[in-house]
Amino acid sequence: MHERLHAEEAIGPAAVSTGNLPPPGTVSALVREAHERYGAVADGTVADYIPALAKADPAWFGICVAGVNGQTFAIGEAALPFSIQSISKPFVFALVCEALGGGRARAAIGVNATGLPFNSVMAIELNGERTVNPMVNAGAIATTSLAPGANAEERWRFIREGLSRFAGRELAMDEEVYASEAATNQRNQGIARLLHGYGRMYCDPDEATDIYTRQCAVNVTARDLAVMGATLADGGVNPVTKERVLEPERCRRVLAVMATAGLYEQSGDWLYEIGLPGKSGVAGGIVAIAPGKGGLGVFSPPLDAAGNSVRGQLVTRFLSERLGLNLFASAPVG
Ligand SMILES: NC(=O)CC[C@H](N)C(=O)O
Repeated sequence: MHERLHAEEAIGPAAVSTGNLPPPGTVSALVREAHERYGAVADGTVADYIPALAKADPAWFGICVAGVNGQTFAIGEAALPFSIQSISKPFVFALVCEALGGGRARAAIGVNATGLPFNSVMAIELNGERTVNPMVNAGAIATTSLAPGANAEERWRFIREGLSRFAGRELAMDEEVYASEAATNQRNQGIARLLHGYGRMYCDPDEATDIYTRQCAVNVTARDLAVMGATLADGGVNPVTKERVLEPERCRRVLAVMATAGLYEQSGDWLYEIGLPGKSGVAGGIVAIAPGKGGLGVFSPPLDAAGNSVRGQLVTRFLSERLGLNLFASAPVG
């Protein structure tokens, strides 16, 4: 984890966790304060293993909080599109659980931490379950291979339309990012074929990798991420469109998997610092969910060594603390 997060920097009084977000004036002041406070942090590097991502401006910085009442609070580049990357993983897992039933999805994929980087091949070899969990590439490609549909086109439509329901607007793929990753993702192709060999791939492995690459190239904004997160916070109802996207009992399972493995080998550090289910993506997005309260989306491309947005983590920790979101921060009884 980034050393700034290790240094238990004072970030002001921690709010006591209550049933709601604080009043709108407080939330917007804290979102502004977070943007000012961390805007100058220059640590981290923009991902370049997907060549198209290297074009990102390290200065881009957007934050959005969305409450379960549908109110949003945004600042900076919160409307700038970027590819969702791994943040698609929990949402696609949610859609597949909804289509197949959570029990089947769990049995087919697994829900334990690997403790290893997101693209680890060792994790497949070391664990009897092979796929281990849907937040790392192996489990995520297997999850995508479970998407219902008679062919690749139908499976892709299922995923794109499902992600769009979480965001509450029609999402589209970034063709350049897709082409760039498709030309350079031999490692993911290898992972899918390895899983195929272990009987943990549920459609053609190359097809699954291609659809997974498409889902990672779907463009979102920090605001979209906040609304997608708020949908999970709201028991599966999109608080803006009011559409039920997911059943509540699946929602809590998806949040549990995010808490376990959403930040890969740094998921323990994240939970220790921030106390919320979250998910990162290599384009610089981070989503965090405060169940019953709302979702938080941050966009800032420079990443730490594990591939997690540096400013994204700092902002989430600050807002979790000051908005009283940490799930483990209960007030004393009596
Ligand atoms: N951590 C990520 O966001 C990785 C997603 C990326 N599409 C990959 O498979 O490498």
